[in-house]
Amino acid sequence: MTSETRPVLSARGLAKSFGAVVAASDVTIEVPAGQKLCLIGSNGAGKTTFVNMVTGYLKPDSGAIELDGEAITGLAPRAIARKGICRSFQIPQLCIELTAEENMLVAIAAAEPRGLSFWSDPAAGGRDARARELLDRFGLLAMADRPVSEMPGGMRKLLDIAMALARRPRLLLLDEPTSGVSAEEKFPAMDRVMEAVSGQASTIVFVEHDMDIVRGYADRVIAFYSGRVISDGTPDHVLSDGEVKRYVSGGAA
Ligand SMILES: Nc1ncnc2c1ncn2[C@@H]1O[C@H](COP(=O)(O)OP(=O)(O)OP(=O)(O)O)[C@@H](O)[C@H]1O
Repeated sequence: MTSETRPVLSARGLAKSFGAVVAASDVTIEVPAGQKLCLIGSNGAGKTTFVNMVTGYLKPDSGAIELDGEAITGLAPRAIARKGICRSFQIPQLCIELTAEENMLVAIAAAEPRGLSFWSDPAAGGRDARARELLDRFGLLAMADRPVSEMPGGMRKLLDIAMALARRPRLLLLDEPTSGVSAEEKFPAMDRVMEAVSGQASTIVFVEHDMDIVRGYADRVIAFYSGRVISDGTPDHVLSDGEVKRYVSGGAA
């Protein structure tokens, strides 16, 4: 397979159980470069388990994961991030006592080969300019000097995603980027995210519950139910699938 035809992400036959709970059963997903893939499924269907296995937060019981043809199965989260898969979280992982810019500086410094050192100034070496550029791309510059504890939930989500971009990832995984964001802010927030990542990490896998967002931003949708993939295709195809209506969208699609 050439580098042009090889998928960015290849996950084959992934399985994961927690005691009697099967969170992933023979999950096979390949993501080509440039795709915006959305994972849908009711609560407990296995979406986050998939994201956690790909990003190293969970080790699959069996199966194989490759990034650009290189095996990454079972590597630690930091090693996988270094190889080019970065993520945001359902609940943003931020230091709430620090300002937005300080959080961004820590993410940028941590992404460098030498990592973050206690003795070095995180703002040195042009990191401050890059931090402000990333904050600006997400419309967060006015918040740069505010502690995260004073930022509304939607802005924290955007900051968490901006921090995931600090490494210039090959593949970006976003776990529920619009959860906790008000109904009016969801579309503007997704517009910001898609615009900010375009040209940088154009291959995106995102988990989403809002079917309007799914329709508006995904090229392809995969529906999970009980740890299995039950439908895979275009948004129209998947959202009109009878099983998906029954188990995922409650007939709302
Ligand atoms: N660390 C864990 N320990 C025990 N059970 C877990 C763990 N993580 C996930 N599970 C279980 O695995 C199943 C799949 O969970 P997962 O979080 O992947 O679902 P999800 O589709 O992301 O759901 P949600 O939309 O609610 O986030 C659920 O039954 C969940 O309770």
